[in-house]
Amino acid sequence: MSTTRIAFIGAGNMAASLIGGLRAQGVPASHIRASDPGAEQRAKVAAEHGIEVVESNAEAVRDADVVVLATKPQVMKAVCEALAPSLSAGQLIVSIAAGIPSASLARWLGVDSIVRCMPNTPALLGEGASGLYATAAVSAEQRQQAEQLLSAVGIALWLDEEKQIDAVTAVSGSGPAYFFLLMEAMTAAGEKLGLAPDVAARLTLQTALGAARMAVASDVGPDELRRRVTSPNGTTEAAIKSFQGNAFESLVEQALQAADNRSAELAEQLGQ
Ligand SMILES: NC(=O)C1=CN([C@@H]2O[C@H](COP(=O)(O)OP(=O)(O)OC[C@H]3O[C@@H](n4cnc5c(N)ncnc54)[C@H](O)[C@@H]3O)[C@@H](O)[C@H]2O)C=CC1
Ligand SMILES: O=C(O)[C@@H]1CCC=N1
Repeated sequence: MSTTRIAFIGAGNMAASLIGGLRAQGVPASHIRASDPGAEQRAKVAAEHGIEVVESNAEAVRDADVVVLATKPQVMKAVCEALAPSLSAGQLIVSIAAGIPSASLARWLGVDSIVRCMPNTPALLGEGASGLYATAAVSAEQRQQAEQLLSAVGIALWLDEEKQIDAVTAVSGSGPAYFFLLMEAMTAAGEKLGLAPDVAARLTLQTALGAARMAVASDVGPDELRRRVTSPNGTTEAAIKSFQGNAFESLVEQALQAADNRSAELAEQLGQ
C-alpha cells in the first residue's frame, strides 16, 4: 500500500470517506489523486485531505496503479467510455458504484481486471465495512492491492459471487443510513418525552456507540446482549414488545429487500 498510487474518479462523499481513511492510515498525500468536475468539490477535498484534485479524469489516472471509480452509477457508462483510452496496461480498476456489473464496466473500459466493491462511509474513521468481488482476470497481486486499499479503512470481506454485492449494498453499503434514521427517531421520541433536544441527541448517540462497541467486543451475540438489558416485565420488555408488535423484523427485512432490488434494478437500467 505504501508505494501504490491510487486515483479516484469522482471526489464525492464516498471517495472523500475512503481518502480520509487512507490518509489517516498514513498513506502519503502524494500517492492519492482524485478528479471531479465540480470546482468547489475539488477545492474542498484538496483542502481537507491535502491531495491533488484535478478536473481531468485522464490526468488523474496517469501513473496510477489502482483506479477507483467513484461516480454515481447514472454517469458511470459515459465516464468509463471517455476514460478508456487513458488507461494503461496493468492498472487495476476498482468500482464502488452500486448496481453496475463488472461485465458492463469491462465492456465500457476495454479492461478485464475489475474488482467491484461496496464500502460504506464510516471508512472515513477507519470503521468501514466492505464486500469485494474480483473478476477471473484479477491477479493474486491485484486482489491483494484491492484488499489492502479497503482494509486500510475497515473490514474487507471477499465474496464468491458478484450477485452478493447487492446484498452487501443492502446490509452495509446503505446500512449506516438505517442506524442514522434510528438515531433521528430516538432523539425525536426522547424530546417528545420531555428531554431537551441536545440531551436527547447526546444520550442517543452515546447509546448507539456503546451498544455497537459492546456488540463488537462481546463473545456473545446481540440477541444475548439484548436479553441482558431486558428485565422480566421491565421497561425494555415493554419497548421490545411494542417494536415486535409493529413487525419490526419484517420491516427491516422488507427495507433490505428493497435496497437489494434497487441494486439489481440499477444493473438492469444502467448496465447496458
Ligand atoms: N455514499 C455512500 O454511502 C456510498 C456510495 N457508494 C457508491 O459510490 C458512488 C459515489 O456515491 P457518492 O459519493 O455518495 O456520490 P456523490 O454525488 O457524493 O459523488 C460523486 C462525485 O462524482 C462527481 N462526478 C460527476 N460526474 C463526474 C465525471 N464525469 N467524472 C468525474 N467525477 C464526476 C460529482 O461531482 C461528485 O462529486 C456511487 O456509485 C455509489 O453507488 C458506495 C457505497 C456507499
Ligand atoms: O444509496 C446508494 O445508492 C449508495 C450505495 C450504498 C450507499 N449509498
